[in-house]
Amino acid sequence: MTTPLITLDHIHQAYSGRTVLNIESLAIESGSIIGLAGPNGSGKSTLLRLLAFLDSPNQGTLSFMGSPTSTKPGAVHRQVTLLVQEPYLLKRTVHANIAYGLKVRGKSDISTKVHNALIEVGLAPDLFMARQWYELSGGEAQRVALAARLVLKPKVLLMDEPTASLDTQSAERIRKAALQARANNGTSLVIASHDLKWLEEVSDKTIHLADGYITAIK
Ligand SMILES: Nc1ncnc2c1ncn2[C@@H]1O[C@H](COP(=O)(O)OP(=O)(O)OP(=O)(O)O)[C@@H](O)[C@H]1O
Repeated sequence: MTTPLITLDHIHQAYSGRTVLNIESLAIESGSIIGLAGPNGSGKSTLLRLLAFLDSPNQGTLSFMGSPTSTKPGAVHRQVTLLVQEPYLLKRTVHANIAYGLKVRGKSDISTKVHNALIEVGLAPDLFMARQWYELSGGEAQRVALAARLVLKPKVLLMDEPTASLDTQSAERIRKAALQARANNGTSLVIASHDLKWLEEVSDKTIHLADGYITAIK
């Protein structure tokens, strides 16, 4: 049996003594697309922050590729990226935003990669490449932020409400981009969403959370 990409063992998160996440055991397989569903405050974002290494577990063990995340160097952290609900863009053009991570990593063919990443998220490169960050709608800005992450081909892409400000057609584009990232780069995805229909269409499995507990995996 292969080692799961991520395992959670007796994870307990609390804020000011109040339990917000309590997961006895969970394994996320490499190359899977996992949905996170649940009402407001059920712990979806808390779980994503743990998976993104932004928070450490108060109790329990979170393991990445077989060893506890507490022992992982920065290089491992960089394989995991989180797209938050209201992503931050650099106060520069769309091109500069998507090119940034590629430049930091010393990649070549940057313009071609930026062009392809825009197509992947359904934004016409000719129209959007040179736009400034303030010339974008909320949904467009979110897709630029997604393109900036997809272009880096992360091992794990975590997304918090990626379709919240998108119309049906754009949400469908995001679904295709997620599937394409897995097919082309082996990216594993964990996606939190209130749009259960969309979530079930994109995910292999959907984890249902309520008050910090897993109530169902379907
Ligand atoms: N920094 C914090 N300090 C105190 N409580 C927090 C903090 N962050 C989250 N919480 C609480 O933890 C619980 C879980 O929040 P979380 O953001 O994980 O829920 P969620 O399922 O993502 O909700 P939503 O669907 O509204 O985004 C909530 O009760 C929230 O109030």
